[in-house]
Amino acid sequence: AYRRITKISLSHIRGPIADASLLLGWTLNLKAFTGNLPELYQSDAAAADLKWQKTYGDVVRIKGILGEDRLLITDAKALQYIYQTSGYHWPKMWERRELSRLVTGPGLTWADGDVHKRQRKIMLPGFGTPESRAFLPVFLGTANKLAEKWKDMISTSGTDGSMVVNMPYWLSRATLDAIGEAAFGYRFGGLDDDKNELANAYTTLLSETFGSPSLPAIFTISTWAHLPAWLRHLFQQKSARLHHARATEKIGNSVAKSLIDAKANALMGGKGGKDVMSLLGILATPIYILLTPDTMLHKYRTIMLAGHETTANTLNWTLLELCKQPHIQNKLRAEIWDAEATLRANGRTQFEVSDFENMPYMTAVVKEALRFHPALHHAYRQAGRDDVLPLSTPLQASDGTVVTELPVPKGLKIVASITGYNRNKLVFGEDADVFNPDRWLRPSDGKKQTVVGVYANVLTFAAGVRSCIGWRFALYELHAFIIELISNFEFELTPEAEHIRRHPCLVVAPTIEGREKEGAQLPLRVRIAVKGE
Ligand code: HEM
Repeated sequence: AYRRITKISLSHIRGPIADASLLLGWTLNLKAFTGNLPELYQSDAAAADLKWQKTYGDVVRIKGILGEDRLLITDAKALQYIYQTSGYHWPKMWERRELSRLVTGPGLTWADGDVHKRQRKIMLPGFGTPESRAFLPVFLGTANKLAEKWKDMISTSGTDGSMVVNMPYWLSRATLDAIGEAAFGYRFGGLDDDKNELANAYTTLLSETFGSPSLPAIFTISTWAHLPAWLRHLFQQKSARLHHARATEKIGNSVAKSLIDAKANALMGGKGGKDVMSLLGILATPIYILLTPDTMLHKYRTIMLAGHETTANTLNWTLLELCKQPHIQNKLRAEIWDAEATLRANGRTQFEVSDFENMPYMTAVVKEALRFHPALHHAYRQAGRDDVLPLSTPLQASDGTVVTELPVPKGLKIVASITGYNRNKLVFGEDADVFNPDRWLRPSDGKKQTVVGVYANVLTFAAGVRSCIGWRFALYELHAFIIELISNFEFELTPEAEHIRRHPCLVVAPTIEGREKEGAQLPLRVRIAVKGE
């Protein structure tokens, strides 16, 4: 109570009103204890963010647990300060780290401070530009395998040269195979075997564990930082909602363990591969001896999950947008076919990263998909000290004053809205709410911008010391899949695809309205594209 009364106040910052009545008739109103969090977590991904941003501006005060103030931030300068300037002074929110620990173990996405610095330093050399470029053939190969699979399916059970395909099922398996080969030199076999245990476990992991949290779940997750560790672990072991996460942890650990053993043996025998883990050589150096076996397991599980669900969902949303606007799809296909013809004319068979320079429309589509549909819509941080946030746009406070920079108290929890920033009109223009790849082809207006994100100034891969280490990887993988899929197929909306929900479940997955329990669903009609010579 003393801390609450004496800390820097945010009461003048405007925001939505939360239901504050403690009782509903004779029953306790849980909503009053969870403030605006239900709307934030239960609506379509970022729907609340965009609504509040429109009404209150780029810094919005929302209510968290038991009336505590939090901020939802989409302001470029404030985000740049939090992500880049402050380094480790804005650590991840503890309760969200605990959630990522549940699905990947205490790996890089969980770690903070010095532990994070150490872990990241070990991993980074495997994810540089030359290393990532070298994996393009792996990504093209996996995408081609998926294309061949779909062609077989269409020829055996399609009608009229087409069939309806559930995108998330296949894209998740294909990106899992791609990350397996590139990061570990191992074929998971997700595309070959529909009974693949790991691929099947991942299929509904995120939607079952994180999708549509109930009010008691929101309350528990937001307060478990205050529980003693034994009670928290007991809850996590017993919770029915976490059953799938526990089962996947077992499968993930056993797959990761066999990969590590095989890799360590190969490296010790002088047979390193070209995958990230071989490049890092951790398993053949004294560092490995210093790391506990568990630390290696968590590194593997982090890459396995972070490296495939994100890319798969970005592809899901890209294909949906290309179906909604067929003229974009056709223009993209024409560019790809032209580039393929040039490749053949030069006596080559496979694209290299340098060829992408001659495919500006494809790069524009990738940038726009990353901007419009970030695979993660929120990031959660907490002020490690009393601080002052700089602002790009002055804020109109509720007492009529104008705020040009914002003092905030230590411990303040913030939601960095990745979607909100990516739709910020000051950064991306008045048409920021429209999916339009052409924006990336317009000449620059010469205005100096506050640069926040690591790529194209979108926040999709986060920024600063905690930015995505796999962003170059993801970029080349996205290009590879788009080339193979758009070159070989035409994609069309199905009646069910008209009712797709942006389902928040750690990542943003497509689900069909009212059928969220079935997990990620995006049925699109896939037709073999016929090239006119
Ligand atoms: C389109 C694809 C991807 C998107 C949108 C994406 C997005 C992100 C974001 C937003 C973060 C920061 C999360 C936070 O602050 O809580 C992150 C972190 C991370 N990503 Fe990615 N990612 C993608 C692909 C990948 C790939 C392919 C890999 C690995 C091969 C990867 C590995 C990681 C790791 C290990 C971290 C933790 C970094 C750290 O905390 O230092 N990601 N990613």
